[in-house]
Amino acid sequence: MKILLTGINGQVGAAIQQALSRSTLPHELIALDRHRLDLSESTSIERALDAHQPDIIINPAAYTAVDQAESDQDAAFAINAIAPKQLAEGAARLGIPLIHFSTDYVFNGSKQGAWLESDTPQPLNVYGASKLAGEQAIAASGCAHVILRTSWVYSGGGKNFYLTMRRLLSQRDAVNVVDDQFGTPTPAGWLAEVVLQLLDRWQAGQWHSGIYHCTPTGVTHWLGFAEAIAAQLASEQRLTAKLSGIPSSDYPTPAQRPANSQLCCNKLRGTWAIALPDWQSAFTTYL
Ligand SMILES: NC(=O)C1=CN([C@@H]2O[C@H](COP(=O)(O)OP(=O)(O)OC[C@H]3O[C@@H](n4cnc5c(N)ncnc54)[C@H](OP(=O)(O)O)[C@@H]3O)[C@@H](O)[C@H]2O)C=CC1
Ligand SMILES: Cc1cn([C@H]2C[C@H](O)[C@@H](COP(=O)(O)OP(=O)(O)O[C@H]3O[C@@H](C)C(=O)[C@@H](O)[C@H]3O)O2)c(=O)[nH]c1=O
Repeated sequence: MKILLTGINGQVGAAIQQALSRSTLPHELIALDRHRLDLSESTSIERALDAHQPDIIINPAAYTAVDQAESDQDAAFAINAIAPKQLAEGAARLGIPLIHFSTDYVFNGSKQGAWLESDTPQPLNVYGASKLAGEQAIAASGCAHVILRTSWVYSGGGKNFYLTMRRLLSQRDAVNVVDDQFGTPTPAGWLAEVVLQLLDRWQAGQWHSGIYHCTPTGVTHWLGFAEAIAAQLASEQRLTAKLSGIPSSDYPTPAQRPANSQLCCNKLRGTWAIALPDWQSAFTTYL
């Protein structure tokens, strides 16, 4: 199986590459960073697909700077909407599947309880709107696809809330974090294991196209996630800061974020028999 993987220097791309290198799955990996495949360049995708003739595409590359996207709409849509459309149309042409990633930020956060795949998205920010446009283009392309909608991704590398908090909580006296935005932290390493299970099923001739919510179980707020990170730092005797909860109104950002973005992942569990860890045990397992 020849796998074309984008975004290999990102959190999820790097985790997938690492998981593949440890797996027994027979495969050839075409691992492409931005220099080998620039997704913002309109002709590069078709050229790459024709040159490599993959059997499956995995696309974790994305424009993920949520606040910056508010003033950089064209770039966000080029990478999160137009590039996935071209990848999906290429996949349809070659008759191969596409595994893609999307976000909890497609929802407006107003629901009481966890969001279902059948709920109507209504993004509050440009990043969410660009990711939703990507989802819709993939579905319209007619290619076999799995879109994993996930949330609050973290890992030991790259740019993420986990590493930002580790830095702030070990350098400052006080750190304030919002306690009125709820969701589920998701380790990139676990997402990579989910992808490996999908590859395994595809090789066994099983495939079920669609959108799947994909996070560990449970829900917390950003403060709750920061508390878990603070506890980890305390166990390393590196915690310097007092951590306090604040309302979002006290932490103004260019992009509005959903108040509740917990995703119900029963469809993923039921369709693919994929086990979901709870977010706290995933936090200790994957870091
Ligand atoms: N991070 C999160 O909290 C969440 C992420 N997601 C989704 O999961 C997926 C993976 O996210 P994550 O790994 O965290 O993202 P990262 O920001 O860690 O990585 C994104 C990758 O995309 C690459 N990229 C950006 N622009 C281009 C371009 N023009 N051409 C080629 N590559 C490009 C980046 O390259 P370079 O390294 O050169 O900048 C980087 O390697 C994305 O689809 C994201 O929307 C969903 C929910 C939460
Ligand atoms: C650094 C910091 C952030 N915050 C708040 C701001 C924001 O509401 C929340 C999260 O901040 P961040 O900007 O790190 O996270 P953000 O970029 O919003 O993370 C999102 O990224 C994209 C890619 C996704 O798809 C989402 O699932 C989600 O993970 O925490 C504080 O309250 N205090 C702080 O010191």
